[in-house]
Amino acid sequence: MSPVEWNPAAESANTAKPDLDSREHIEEFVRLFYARMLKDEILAPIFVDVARIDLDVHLPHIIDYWCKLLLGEQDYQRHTMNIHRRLHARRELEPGDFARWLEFFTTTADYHFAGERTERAKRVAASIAGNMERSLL
Ligand code: HEM
Repeated sequence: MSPVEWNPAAESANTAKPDLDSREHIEEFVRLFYARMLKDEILAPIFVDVARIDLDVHLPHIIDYWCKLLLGEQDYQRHTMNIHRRLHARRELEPGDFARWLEFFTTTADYHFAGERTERAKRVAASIAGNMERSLL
């Protein structure tokens, strides 16, 4: 089949993408997002060598953070900006790092999820990344 022909299977697969509308879907998204970032030659060392994150501790924080922003849950009560300020003092974060972080966030979201909350997640991520970059750099 040529790529320009209508492909009902692909179309229905597309509409079957879940939205980021539950903790379960947000958890899946965060795992996919981190799997992508931790394979990246620029971003992975920031998490692994500089911050030395323990995924079993870090990922639940990230999941709680996005459940707060997208679902209004209140489990996340930490100061994200101070955490990145301390990180920036150890390994200067650059404009290219923010662009890369946001690209992985957006492409992971678009590839696996769709809907109103997914759109909101991308808008919120872009806005916070922009604020963080302006405030740190
Ligand atoms: C250049 C882009 C970014 C890089 C390289 C980066 C990297 C990191 C690293 C290494 C940590 C772990 C720090 C530590 O535990 O000491 C962290 C934590 C975190 N980041 Fe980022 N980050 C970036 C942008 C963002 C943005 C834009 C957001 C939000 C939209 C975000 C949300 C978070 C959250 C919620 C935590 C968890 C903090 C906690 O432990 O409670 N990050 N980030």
